[in-house]
Amino acid sequence: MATVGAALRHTRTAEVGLAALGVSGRAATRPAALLVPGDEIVFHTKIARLPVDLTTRVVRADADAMSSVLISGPLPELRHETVLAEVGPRTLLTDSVHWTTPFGPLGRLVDVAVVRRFVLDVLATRIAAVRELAESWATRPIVVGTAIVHKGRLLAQQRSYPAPDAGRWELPGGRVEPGEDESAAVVRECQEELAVEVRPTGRVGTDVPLSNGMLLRIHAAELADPTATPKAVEHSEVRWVEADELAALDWLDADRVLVHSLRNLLTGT
Ligand SMILES: Nc1nc2c([nH]c(=O)n2[C@H]2C[C@H](O)[C@@H](COP(=O)(O)OP(=O)(O)OP(=O)(O)O)O2)c(=O)[nH]1
Repeated sequence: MATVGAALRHTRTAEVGLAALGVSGRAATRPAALLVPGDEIVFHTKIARLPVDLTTRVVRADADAMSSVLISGPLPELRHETVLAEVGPRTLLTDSVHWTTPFGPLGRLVDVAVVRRFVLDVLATRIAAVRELAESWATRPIVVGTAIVHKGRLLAQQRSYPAPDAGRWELPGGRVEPGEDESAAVVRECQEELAVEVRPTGRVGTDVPLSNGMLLRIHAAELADPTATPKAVEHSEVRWVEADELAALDWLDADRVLVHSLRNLLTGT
């Protein structure tokens, strides 16, 4: 589900997935990246030969839901929410689109006759793009990152190497070894990097595809001994960070798109 969630957030889903229907979309923020709340996407299309331009803003991008709202366009209102659920080994994706026509009763007829069909086609094309991306990522090696929460703060660690990443912040973790359970990898990496024992408590945010061909997946954890003090064994520094300080840290690029999820973890929202 976290991999499907990542595919849903990828700008390619908006850009390439819809091109087949004559809809061109462009994320106004960063190309080829995972969207975060606040990002805007500009769409250009034609409905019944009339050009339609609209801009939406992402308001949620979590492991179990993604949603966006209209901020400019020819409609008074447009909201789109996608909810994900695990159903056995599969991920069920449910889209809801709500819009208000600007043309009164006549507009509602056009909605039923034309727009509804168009929206269903757009959703089907988008789901196919999400499936293709998610399937291409599903076999990647996993890097676990650990969101250790203690007294309402998150532990971040500062890298000392390689040179381009030195001084930037990340979560404790590393590659899952062949045959190793992800939770076991979380416990092992925290022991190696921080010399403390942690207890995994769940998952955080969507996966993040890394430029090195791996997939970053975040697990939440707590200190097994609440009085233990994590040490920077391999890093320059470890720091307990408050929710309000998260955005100001110079995170690795992959972690930056998870900051809103880490913040939600700390604030319990
Ligand atoms: N541990 C960790 N790795 C991350 C994060 N974000 C991120 O892009 N990465 C990348 C950096 C590395 O390319 C890879 C982690 O693999 P790793 O920890 O086994 O490897 P490393 O580069 O530190 O090298 P090494 O320990 O093998 O010397 O994932 C993060 O928050 N935590």
